Amino acid sequence: ALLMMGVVPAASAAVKDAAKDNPFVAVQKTHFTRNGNPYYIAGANFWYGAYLGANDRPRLLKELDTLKGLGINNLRVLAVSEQTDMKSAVRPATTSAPGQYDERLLAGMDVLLAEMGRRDMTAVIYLNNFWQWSGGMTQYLNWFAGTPALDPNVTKDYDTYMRETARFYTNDKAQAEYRNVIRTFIGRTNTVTGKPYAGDPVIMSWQLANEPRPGNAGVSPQEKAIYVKWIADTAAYIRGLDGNHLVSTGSEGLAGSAQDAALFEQAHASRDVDYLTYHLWPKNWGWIDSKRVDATWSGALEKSSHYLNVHIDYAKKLGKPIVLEEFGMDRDGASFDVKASTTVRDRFYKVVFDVVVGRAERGDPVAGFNFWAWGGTGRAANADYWWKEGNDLMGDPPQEEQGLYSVFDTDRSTLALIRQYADRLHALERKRGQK
Ligand SMILES: O=C1NC[C@H](CO)[C@@H](O)[C@@H]1O
Repeated sequence: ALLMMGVVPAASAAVKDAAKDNPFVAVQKTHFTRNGNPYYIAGANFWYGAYLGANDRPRLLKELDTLKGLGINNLRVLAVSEQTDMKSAVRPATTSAPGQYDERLLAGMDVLLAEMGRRDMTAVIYLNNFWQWSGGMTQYLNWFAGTPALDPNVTKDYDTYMRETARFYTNDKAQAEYRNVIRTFIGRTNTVTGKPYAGDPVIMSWQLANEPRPGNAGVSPQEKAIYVKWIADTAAYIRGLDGNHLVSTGSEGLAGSAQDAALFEQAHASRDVDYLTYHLWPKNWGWIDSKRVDATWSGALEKSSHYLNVHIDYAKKLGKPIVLEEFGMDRDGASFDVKASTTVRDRFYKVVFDVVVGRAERGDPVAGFNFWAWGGTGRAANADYWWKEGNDLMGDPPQEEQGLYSVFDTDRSTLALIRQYADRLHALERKRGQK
């Protein structure tokens, strides 16, 4: 079918590197390898890791040790943020203006990577953001197209936001600055370890952006083609800078592809996109009502199970691994309070883990998970649970209530589930490694 669509799933360029002595995560058919052995991702989202590296090293070490203790071996982190007027964006930002990068915040990533290396962890680093909470593509357009950076949390108009943000892909000046950032970041030498980023096996994958979308639900065939081309061109550009590391898109799957399976497959068929990614958000997508769980759970379960499985089938068709690199559920009763129970979240995490780990154990191309997101010792500072500059950073970026999806160090039942399934993936790694 893919061939008829003119989509020829080329083997990943990194597949050659699955040799015994290759310390970098590589792709061998539909699985990851590292040092020539099978490698699975038991991961967390930790978008603010470099911020802690720059501003709160003692907390960073504590969070990394707790995560290591849970069996977490991979962290998905934000590379850089862009200074913006949008209210619900993190401050301070790495990039204050085009070409002006804050060396102190960049050095935060050096500390994060050095400390992750000490704990045998690998990093997925996203180089941009489709959403407003780190400035992202919208801020690039404010710089280069002069369009106002409108925070969808303020306008409440996500449709317009998504349609306008996708203009990033065809704005040549924005693309030039984006490539400046890519080149600067990938070309960096770690000031802690002395290692060039492009030669550091702690990094697993360069990711084009967090949740890049082709536009809104009404996206045209032309805009879809622009999106596919942007992915292929940017992935090729990154490959040209760095032949050691994997490249990924940061896609949510169908939800981030206008529900168009052909688009999702075309976007991931590029030879320079080494594996597929997808995200699962029942609450964000209106599949569950946290205040009416009894009435909405079975529908959410059915849709989630289908979403979890169908994307693994797309990966099978493309012959590439896939990682479920985001999933989450709020606390009981839609509470943001760290003291609120997490019965529904735990039930949802178990559903996700049973599919992802179960299908990995059956040899399917799912390479692991990253839950969204690690809150650790972070705590909300304000009665309204909104973030203000100087407050603790946690799993929920500033555009969401602080406590919405974060998994905190005191969420014992959730931590036990994460530990249990991380252990199962590591056991699978050892078992496959012995063949
Ligand atoms: O990448 C993302 N996906 C979903 C998260 C929770 O809503 C959100 O915070 C983030 O922008």
